[in-house]
Amino acid sequence: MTATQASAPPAAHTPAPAIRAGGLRKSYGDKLVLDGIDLDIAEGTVFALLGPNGAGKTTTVEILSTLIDADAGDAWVAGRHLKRDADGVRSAIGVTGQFSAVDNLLTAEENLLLMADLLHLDRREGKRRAKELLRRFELSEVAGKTAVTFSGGMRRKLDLAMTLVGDPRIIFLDEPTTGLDPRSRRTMWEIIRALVADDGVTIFLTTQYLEEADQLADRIAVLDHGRLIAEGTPDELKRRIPGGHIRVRFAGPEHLDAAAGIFGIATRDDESLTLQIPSDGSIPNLRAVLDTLEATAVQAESLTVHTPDLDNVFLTLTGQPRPGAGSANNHLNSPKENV
Ligand SMILES: Nc1ncnc2c1ncn2[C@@H]1O[C@H](COP(=O)(O)OP(=O)(O)OP(=O)(O)O)[C@@H](O)[C@H]1O
Repeated sequence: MTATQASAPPAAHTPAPAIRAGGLRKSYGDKLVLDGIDLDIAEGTVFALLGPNGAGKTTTVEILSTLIDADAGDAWVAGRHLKRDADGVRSAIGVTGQFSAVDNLLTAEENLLLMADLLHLDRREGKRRAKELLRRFELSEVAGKTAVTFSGGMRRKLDLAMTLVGDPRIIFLDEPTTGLDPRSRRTMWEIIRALVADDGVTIFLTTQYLEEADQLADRIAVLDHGRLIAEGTPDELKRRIPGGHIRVRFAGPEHLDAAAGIFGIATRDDESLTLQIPSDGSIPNLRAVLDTLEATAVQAESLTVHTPDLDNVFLTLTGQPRPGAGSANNHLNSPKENV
């Protein structure tokens, strides 16, 4: 093998991460806000940073989008080092923050054209892009109206459209649906999904809404007091929480009896002919239950898997006592757990 071949990057099957960070720390005065954050976010995925007010979500976005410096740690965004190539990072990202970039006195179209000017797009390309984005976000009809007349949902859409003028590969959305009514929130979710599906962009999303993370994210990290206390897919997170079960309905009482004898720890309901079997909801666990039923010729009519919702996950991980359970405060300072 020649030296050139040896030093060439390996024919990677896993794409380079869109965002990679290690040991990010940040304090304001003596207040420690981020206490060593590690991130590894694959390209073309949605990553949700989930946490309550003041957990450090915006601070993380501000660091990764080069708005503020971390006190310690390293990060690469779109393959560029955050400090050594801050301009390169900026050229690859778009940020929609909690405070809108929309100018109320300008029309929707003027806001987009202003953004195109700021990005030094040529006039014709700027106009083309503005028109396309207005159409995509269903704002064409109000293109000539000043933003001051817009509802919260329309303003949020315009804000995101402005972020997209520069065609970023990585988009930071800091609490994109806070304050929106349920319908506008769903519209925003559809837009976010389409961005990933159609454009292959990577989304870094912060949210306080468990449902939002569950709906949108490929992976979720839970941030609490400046530390990532858990990370995984929505299902992985849910599986970590006690309370998951499989519910099996049987063809008749004799089958329920037989199954209850086999699955000793299950809870039975004679009226509905069901058996509730504790389960983490994983495929191997499900397979084991089905194999047992088949081997013993017990006839099951239907089967449903019940995993706890993300609310349970969050409450458990952040140390709030669950009904009937002791305090989980020991989780608060535990290191990040990969699930
Ligand atoms: N410029 C600043 N100066 C001093 N303290 C700050 C500054 N910016 C943020 N903080 C503090 O850092 C902590 C984390 O703030 P941050 O905005 O990152 O949290 P968050 O998770 O985004 O919360 P929220 O949902 O309320 O925006 C808070 O206690 C906040 O008061």
